[in-house]
Amino acid sequence: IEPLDVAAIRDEFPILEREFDGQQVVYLDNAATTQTPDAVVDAMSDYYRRYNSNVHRGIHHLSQEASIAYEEAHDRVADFINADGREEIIFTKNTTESENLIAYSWGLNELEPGDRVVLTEMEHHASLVTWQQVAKQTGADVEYIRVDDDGRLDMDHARELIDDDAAIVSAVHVSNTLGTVNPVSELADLAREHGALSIIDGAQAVPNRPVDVSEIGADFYAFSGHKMAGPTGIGVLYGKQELLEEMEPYLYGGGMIRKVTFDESTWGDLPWKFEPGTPPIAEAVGLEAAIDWLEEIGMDRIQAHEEEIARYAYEQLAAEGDVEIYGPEPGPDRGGLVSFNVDGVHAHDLASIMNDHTVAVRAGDHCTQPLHDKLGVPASTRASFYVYNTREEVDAMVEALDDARQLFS
Ligand SMILES: Cc1ncc(COP(=O)(O)O)c(CNc2co[nH]c2=O)c1O
Repeated sequence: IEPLDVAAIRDEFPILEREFDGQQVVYLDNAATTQTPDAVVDAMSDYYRRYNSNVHRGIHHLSQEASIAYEEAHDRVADFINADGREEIIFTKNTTESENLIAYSWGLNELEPGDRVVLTEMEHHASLVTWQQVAKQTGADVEYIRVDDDGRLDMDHARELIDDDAAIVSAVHVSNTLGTVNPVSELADLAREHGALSIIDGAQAVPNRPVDVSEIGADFYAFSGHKMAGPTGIGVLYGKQELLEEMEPYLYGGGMIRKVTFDESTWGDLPWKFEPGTPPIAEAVGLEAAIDWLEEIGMDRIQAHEEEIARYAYEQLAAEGDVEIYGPEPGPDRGGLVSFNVDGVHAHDLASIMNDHTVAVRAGDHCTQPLHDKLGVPASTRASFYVYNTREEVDAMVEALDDARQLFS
């Protein structure tokens, strides 16, 4: 696979030129959010400057242009993840809202006492807390597929939990804490075999590798624009059309209706049934521009670059001798991030020292508190990579470790 021209890519991100205390920023917090290339910013500015209007096909040129752009952004997303069409693509605010849409529209209506909600121990709070609360409200039980010491899912345990009592299987595609790449097709197959719904949280996968939802076969797949070089304020819920047709909306208003009388209302076609009110129009334009930008580079090349940088970071950190790294060894089972702790140094102190060196990493629980409890640590430091990161930036991170040791350990 042809390596990325990282220098040329970096030229499209002015933010990467920023300096603090005379040091150029080293941005290694991409699992929290990625930076936004000029092409995306320009596309959104162009929208606001030239064809800003409300959608749903108002009777004037600007509304027609905005409506077409908004609707066709759904087509572009469907094409990007190989969904059947725009009817299977719902724009939400983010991955969290996508998970909540399924919970409110399907979970609260369909789950019954005794049903089993199968999650994994590495779930992000966006799915873990959501399904935990839905289970409480419906009397369903939550069970968690165990994570092994090497950060992989215990698939024997998965096969044990996903039986005919399982109603839902919700799993993260790539863990935003461990970097683990989960066997989502296998999980979707297991769910289907036992009549359970499958939901995949793809927030750390769609930006970073080729994703084909038809090949994965899950019923739902969720991700966010801001983690894939796109804008904040827009997320995607992919759902199989036959399921979405059956589901009742849980947010009501204009744009999602077909007919309204004083006595009752009927709902519009997919995906509009789940998109009430004025939608994130500029964000949809930005998301489409981000997809164009990513595909211009190539998702397989992006995956290869991230895996190479993550491998390098893993090896440099492991060589330090006092660093505990969480998750699988570098390779096909690890995405483009490394979470770790340095003996005797709290993650927050480490991140603070990193910041003194203008290295931006994330310290905390990464919205996976139960997983950190299981790991036996209150927090971890996470370096997460994207298309514009380099080995030299990993070196800058590793060099900052000595300051932290001298100060804190
Ligand atoms: C795997 C995963 N699932 C869900 C979410 C939620 O996405 P949102 O709804 O767009 O916020 C995130 C965001 N992860 C992180 C956001 O900040 N630090 C993170 O690790 C994530 O990494």
